[in-house]
Amino acid sequence: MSKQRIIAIDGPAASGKSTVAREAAKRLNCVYVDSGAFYRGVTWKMLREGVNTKNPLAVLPVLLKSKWKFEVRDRAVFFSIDGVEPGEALRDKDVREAVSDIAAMPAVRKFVVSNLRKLKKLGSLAMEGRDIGSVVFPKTPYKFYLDANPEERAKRRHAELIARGETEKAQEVMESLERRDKKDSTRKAAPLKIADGAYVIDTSEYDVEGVARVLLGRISDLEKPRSDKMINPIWYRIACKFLGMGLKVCNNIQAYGVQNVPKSGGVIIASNHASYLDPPAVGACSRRMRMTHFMARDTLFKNPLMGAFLHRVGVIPLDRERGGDLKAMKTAIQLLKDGACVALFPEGTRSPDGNLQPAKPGIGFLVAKGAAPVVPVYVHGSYEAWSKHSDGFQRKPINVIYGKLITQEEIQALGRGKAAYPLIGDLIMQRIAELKQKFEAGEITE
Ligand SMILES: Nc1ncnc2c1ncn2[C@@H]1O[C@H](COP(=O)(O)OP(=O)(O)O)[C@@H](O)[C@H]1O
Ligand SMILES: Nc1ccn([C@H]2C[C@H](O)[C@@H](COP(=O)(O)OP(=O)(O)O)O2)c(=O)n1
Repeated sequence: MSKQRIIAIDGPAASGKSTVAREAAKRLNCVYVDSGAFYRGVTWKMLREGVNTKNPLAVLPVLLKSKWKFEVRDRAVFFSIDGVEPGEALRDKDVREAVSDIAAMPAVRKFVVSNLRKLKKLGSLAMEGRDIGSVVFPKTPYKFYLDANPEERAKRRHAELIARGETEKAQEVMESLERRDKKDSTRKAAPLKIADGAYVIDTSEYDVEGVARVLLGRISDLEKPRSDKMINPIWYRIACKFLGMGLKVCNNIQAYGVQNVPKSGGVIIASNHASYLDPPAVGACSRRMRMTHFMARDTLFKNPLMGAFLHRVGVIPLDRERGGDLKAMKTAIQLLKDGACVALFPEGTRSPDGNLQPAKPGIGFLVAKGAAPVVPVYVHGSYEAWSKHSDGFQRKPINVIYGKLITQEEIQALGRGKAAYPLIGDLIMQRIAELKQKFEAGEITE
């Protein structure tokens, strides 16, 4: 039997979730689950029973009394409630308008999430909704977030309604989508968001086949042997132990908040840079959580012994002369997509005076294309210990402070394409500056 896959597909209304989830189910032999249908099912039942769909106290008793039965037909899950299968009525206008209120009720969510999780016993699933990657199956590696611009989504939904014989105007459909998007993403209970580690696909750019190709390609990439095998774990462990011990003895190195580095999934560690000591300091401190690929200028690889060592510990050579080395960028992006951890120094080079420098433009590109969250890191004291201008190494204390994850959602909120790249770099440097300020004010103690 092939291994069980749980494919989690989230996104706003009419972004193409059902279409691509059905396609994935067909091609990968999974059971398709429309989790929105469950919330619609609850709504349909309440409307049938004449329950006020805005009042959780009225909804809950009726929901708990209802008997749900599930069955798989044509590789999709269907349900009946108290012996009646709602079928097409789930997509009626009254259900459509009331479902966001129902889906915002924590007790309803608890009921639906528990039923969705039970479907795991059916084998591989392609499940779509709003919180599948963030709440229902947060541990699955196959997380996707589909999006499309609001005009495109409204156009698609409008065409769908017209085909069903409804008469809503395009403008009404747009307004209804906007209303629901707002409710779904601002509600307290499991709001729509990009789950950490989710792969974002803008479906406005593709036709259905194109979206399916991107999604299946990503699944196949995830199943390739992990390229963080580029790191030799024995060498990596020895290097971290050795360098970590040296930094402890000479610089009394301390790490704060290292648990902010997620243990799995593609992630970027972005640190300030003032000294040659920064990579070993960050590498040795992060080791508790996971192995990390650093990027370093390719001239360091010229010495054959040094080159062999850097290759073994997974360092990516970077040609700094060619401002924005595309090959190194591509390697780092692939590593991130394969679920590895990549550390980089957004300022590009060591700070000349110990102060934070602006981020280089390539950083935003890498973060946007790698589609991974970022852990901002502030290394304090490395400038004093060994800077560009100091007379060699000094036994000064070094502290490495890991900040809270900058999520893909925050990054996406800065916009798309080239215009967003400098904003992404600025956001990262701003978070590092906040860590610096907090550390210097004595506010970081653990
Ligand atoms: N990539 C795409 N390009 C054009 N139309 C699409 C695409 N994906 C889906 N559609 C159409 O858009 C409508 C909404 O898609 P659907 O999969 O139901 O979205 P969701 O499940 O996210 O609400 C459907 O009519 C579908 O055929
Ligand atoms: N996992 C889910 C799935 C849907 N919902 C909410 C979001 C919507 O308001 C309703 C209906 O979702 P559905 O996916 O059927 O709606 P669309 O087909 O995208 O228009 O349920 C949710 O809160 N969590």
